[in-house]
Amino acid sequence: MKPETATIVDRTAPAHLNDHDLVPHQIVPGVLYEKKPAKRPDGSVAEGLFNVWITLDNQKQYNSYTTEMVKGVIMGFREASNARDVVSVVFTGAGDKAFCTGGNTKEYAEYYAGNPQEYRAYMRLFNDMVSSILGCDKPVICRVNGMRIGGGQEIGMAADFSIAQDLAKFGQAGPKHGSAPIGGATDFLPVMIGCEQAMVSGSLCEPWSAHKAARVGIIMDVVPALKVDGKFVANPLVVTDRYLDEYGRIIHGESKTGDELMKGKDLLKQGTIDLSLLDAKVEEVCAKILMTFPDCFTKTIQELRKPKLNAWNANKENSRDWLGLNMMTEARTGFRAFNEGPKDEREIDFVALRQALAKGAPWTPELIESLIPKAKG
Ligand SMILES: CC(C)(COP(=O)(O)OP(=O)(O)OC[C@H]1O[C@@H](n2cnc3c(N)ncnc32)[C@H](O)[C@@H]1OP(=O)(O)O)[C@@H](O)C(=O)NCCC(=O)NCCSC(=O)C1=CCCCC1=O
Repeated sequence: MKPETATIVDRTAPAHLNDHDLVPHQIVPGVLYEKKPAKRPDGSVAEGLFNVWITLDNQKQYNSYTTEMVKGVIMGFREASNARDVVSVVFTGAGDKAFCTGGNTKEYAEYYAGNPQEYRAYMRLFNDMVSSILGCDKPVICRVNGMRIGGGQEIGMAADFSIAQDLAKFGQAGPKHGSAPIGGATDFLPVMIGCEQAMVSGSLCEPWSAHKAARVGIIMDVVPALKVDGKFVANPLVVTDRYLDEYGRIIHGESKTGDELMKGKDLLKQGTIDLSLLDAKVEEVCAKILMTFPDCFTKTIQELRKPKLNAWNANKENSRDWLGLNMMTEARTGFRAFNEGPKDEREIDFVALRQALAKGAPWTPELIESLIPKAKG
């Protein structure tokens, strides 16, 4: 700070600062809260200013969030939102496999399945988590360190900016596992990418590459993460060197096929993952934010959040109720199937379910058991 500014600050700043926090200064296991020095675009440290990193840390379960972790995320965003010395919030996951794959399917299957009133109470917390991101008084940058699936995609899309390493995948899982992606995806996707592509991404559960997510507008940027022989290479599983196929259809970011895909998989095996370019890009955006007027920046993002926020606020209470009741039927079946089924068979027999319902069969425990894949032998 310049000496004359420091003198003015000494004279005018209150001697005692009120604490506006409602929460204890503690984040739960599974959610890390870390203050890192804010840096100017030239890399020099801006004394006394910080960026907060909120990290989902449940790597064994792909950083899926348990009920306790949801509480931790809410508290983390609240704390960062209130902190006077915090410029930006970086929301990320531990490791390089997943940012987050949504709600914890083990907890869903073993605690919430068949327990709608409990899941409804959980959904109050989940809704508050999404709202805490959309209402954060600091800009939120999602550092997409790996796949962003299901509720992970929803809390990621609630952030203001997303930057991904290019091996990350993006998409929904609900309609395959017994849920509807109404924890934000059905609200955010249409305003972010238009109704048609929102329909594709939200309902068909086919993950998109990071390159495709950047192309359609779900994320702001993408950086390579795979290093082969000491050099960064683009995700070798998707097309990144051509925009159109011979018929003029866009193929950039689409999955390779055949021999090309096999070669890509071989290359992937040879390499190691290095997230240094991701971190550099995240720092670059944080530094750009640092070099703005704080209130004007905040007002700008608050206005730009409104299309997402308005859709979210219009639907979140109904969504919560529907998801609670759905824990009696499809979620009860689908999440148990994912949790209990053999590794290679974690989805129910969708045709058998549709056939049973076409005959008017009720949702009995026997029906549910019969639909869940069992280990053979
Ligand atoms: C497609 C996957 C994300 C990744 O598949 P793959 O790369 O094949 O890895 P896996 O072997 O499946 O996973 C590695 C281990 O992580 C465990 N895992 C992964 N995701 C979760 C999770 N969400 N909860 C708990 N554990 C998880 C997995 O079991 C493996 O461990 P193991 O010990 O078994 O080897 C695939 O993993 C996948 O589809 N995951 C589940 C995604 C999902 O259904 N998420 C919940 C969606 S619903 C949701 O999030 C909601 C949010 C709020 C509103 C309501 C709602 O439904």
